[in-house]
Amino acid sequence: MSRKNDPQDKFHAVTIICLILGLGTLLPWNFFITAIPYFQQRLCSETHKLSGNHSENSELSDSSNNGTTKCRDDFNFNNWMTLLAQLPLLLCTLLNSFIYRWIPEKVRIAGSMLAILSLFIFTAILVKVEMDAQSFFDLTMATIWFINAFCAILQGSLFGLLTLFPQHYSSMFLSGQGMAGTFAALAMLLSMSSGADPRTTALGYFITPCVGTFISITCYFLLYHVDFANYHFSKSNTNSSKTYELETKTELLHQGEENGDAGQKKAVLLLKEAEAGSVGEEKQSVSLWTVLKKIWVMALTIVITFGVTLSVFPAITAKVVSRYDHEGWCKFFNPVCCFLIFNIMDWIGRSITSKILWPGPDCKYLPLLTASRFIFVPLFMLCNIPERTYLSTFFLNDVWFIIFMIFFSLSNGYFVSLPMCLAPKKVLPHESETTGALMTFFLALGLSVGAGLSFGFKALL
Ligand SMILES: Nc1nc2c(ncn2[C@@H]2O[C@H](CO)[C@@H](O)[C@H]2O)c(=O)[nH]1
Repeated sequence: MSRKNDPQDKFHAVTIICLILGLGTLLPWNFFITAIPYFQQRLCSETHKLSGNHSENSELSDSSNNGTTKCRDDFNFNNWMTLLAQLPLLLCTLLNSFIYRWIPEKVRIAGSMLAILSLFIFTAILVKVEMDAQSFFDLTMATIWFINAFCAILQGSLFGLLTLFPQHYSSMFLSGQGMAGTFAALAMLLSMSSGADPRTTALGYFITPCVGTFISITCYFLLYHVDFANYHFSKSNTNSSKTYELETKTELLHQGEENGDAGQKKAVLLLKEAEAGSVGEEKQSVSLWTVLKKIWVMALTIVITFGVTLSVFPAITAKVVSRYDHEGWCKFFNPVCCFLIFNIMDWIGRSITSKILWPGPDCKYLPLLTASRFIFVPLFMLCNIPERTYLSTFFLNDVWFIIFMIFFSLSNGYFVSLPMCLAPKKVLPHESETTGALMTFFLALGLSVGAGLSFGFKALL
């Protein structure tokens, strides 16, 4: 709650920094998934070269074969990439919840960003290095593993840091995460339409996230020079003092006033709980179990949402091709209809939560509501995927894929952001940092569950 004498967020500097930091955390994942055609073509052409059958075909997309590779996907690239990106995210999010006590936040955040920058530079250099397909696959997978591991530490640490600011700033961070994919898709489209040779195009594409990560590092250090941010950091350092207690209690009462009768009852209960918890303690201890009991509906919602999304995106959706033979449309079909649409609608979905938070924090049916998104799994599996064994194509027309993608991504963005915004509303102020950490863990769990499921759905195709 802001008071008259609190410093203001001048020129929305902290808002913009949160947006850019959010963008920075998801650049690795988005730049790698959007470049799936480049990796697949490269694995394909390196295999051809080894068998003496090389043709200099386009690597960011191959228009001569309807935008997809004619080589069989022996490496199962999409699925491995999804899994090896999300598994370290889960493991390192867990790791971060232990190491945050011993490694200072500045070291974790700046260190991870520098490591991400170095790995992006390495990926850009790799574009120009010739090697056999197996070595290229191994090196790419190792890069994906490490870049996402650092990304997890970065994300966990930033979510923790943002809980010290009002909720609006967490929404901005989530919006920034949503923007990262759009940024990657636009970078891909720009480099593809530059007309340069395929290797130079890929190089230009991978240099973009290097610049993006560099800007994020600069923004992070700038945060410590903004009065508004420093005020909130210092407030958290004195949160065991009387000032904090008073402020907390006043805030609870205001919550009660704003929410009417039921809100007041809740505020009184919360007040009692806060008082009981603070007696004789320097810093209030927080029980994971107590917090989990309060936020389990939100946690389950985020696991289901990401579980469904990652089970088909991008492993299956990146395989859908246009039914038409028009060269230009085929080349741009997947980057536009899969990645650009997903990311724009995902971002819109996330941003809606800054205006509407429906259904509210007390709705128990939120997990069921988001589980209904499972319908998108068979719908995408029945779209125009040339490489399939068991199923046949039912939704041949490109329009079907576009319609499914719009609703799939809009609902993903909304049901990701909604529980992340509602969870802190269900706990006491001193429990919000633990809530942030727990929700980040469940977010990563959902992503890993989805990545695991994608192998099953791919096998069913
Ligand atoms: N918050 C968050 N979302 C992610 C991460 N990796 C993938 N996603 C989301 O997964 C979906 C598919 O890319 C998008 O909504 C992404 O924002 C991550 O590390 N953190």
